[in-house]
Amino acid sequence: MADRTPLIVGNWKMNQDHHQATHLVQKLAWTLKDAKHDFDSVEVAVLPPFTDLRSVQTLVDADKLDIRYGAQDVSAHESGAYTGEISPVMLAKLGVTYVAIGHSERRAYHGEDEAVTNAKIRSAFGQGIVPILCVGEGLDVRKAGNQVEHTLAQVDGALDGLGAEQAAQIVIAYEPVWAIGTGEVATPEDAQEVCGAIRARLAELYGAELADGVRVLYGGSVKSGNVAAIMAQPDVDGALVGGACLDAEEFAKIVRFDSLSA
Ligand SMILES: O=C[C@H](O)COP(=O)(O)O
Repeated sequence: MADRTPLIVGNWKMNQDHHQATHLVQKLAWTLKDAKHDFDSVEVAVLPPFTDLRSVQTLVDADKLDIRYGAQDVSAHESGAYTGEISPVMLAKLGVTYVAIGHSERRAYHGEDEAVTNAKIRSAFGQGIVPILCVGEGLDVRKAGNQVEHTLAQVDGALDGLGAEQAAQIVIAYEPVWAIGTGEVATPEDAQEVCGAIRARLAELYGAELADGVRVLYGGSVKSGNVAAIMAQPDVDGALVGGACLDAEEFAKIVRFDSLSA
């Protein structure tokens, strides 16, 4: 098995203004420093709102923090008459490492489908930004037992036509919609079932070696109390954390899942 560095990502969603952003990142950095966190063994990233990115960049650069940061969305276009959108070129200038694409809240409130996620993934890669593709089923699909087919169709559509060089770098986050912000967490076995299926599909599309190196995350009500059991699954390489990442101490505990019991 490839040596996949675990990745814990905090998606702030529409929370924290740029002053609060600086405090939250500072507190996270201090808490992890106090705990002597080894950033090479577990990578840490935050996804603040667009309006916070410059402040976060300034802090990370000035204090030479090992924390990475990214955006929650990106335009499929580089520039032009797209009112309200944010270009991947602008994000690259802000030093972002990652961008979430196709989060279930973008799919639900902005009608994003596979054509859109595919275009946005290409847009991000075009500027050297690593997409975190978010996929996952709603409750109806889960109740019907079609979670794997549904999620793999989202993966297929998003990756359509993507070359191996780019596929090798992508991060995929499996987030069952029924577990997001609900307190309803998928069991570790639920997470493994779909994360394993995603890796198997990547192997079909790009070969086993490439698939073995891609990080597949789980998201949906991850907390310090459940992260260790989820991370113990063989195909889960990290977590995309919503609510719990707004508390620096709780998020730092999640980052340090190795020190918690499963
Ligand atoms: O992007 C994060 C996910 O939507 C999970 O959010 P949550 O941890 O609040 O359930």
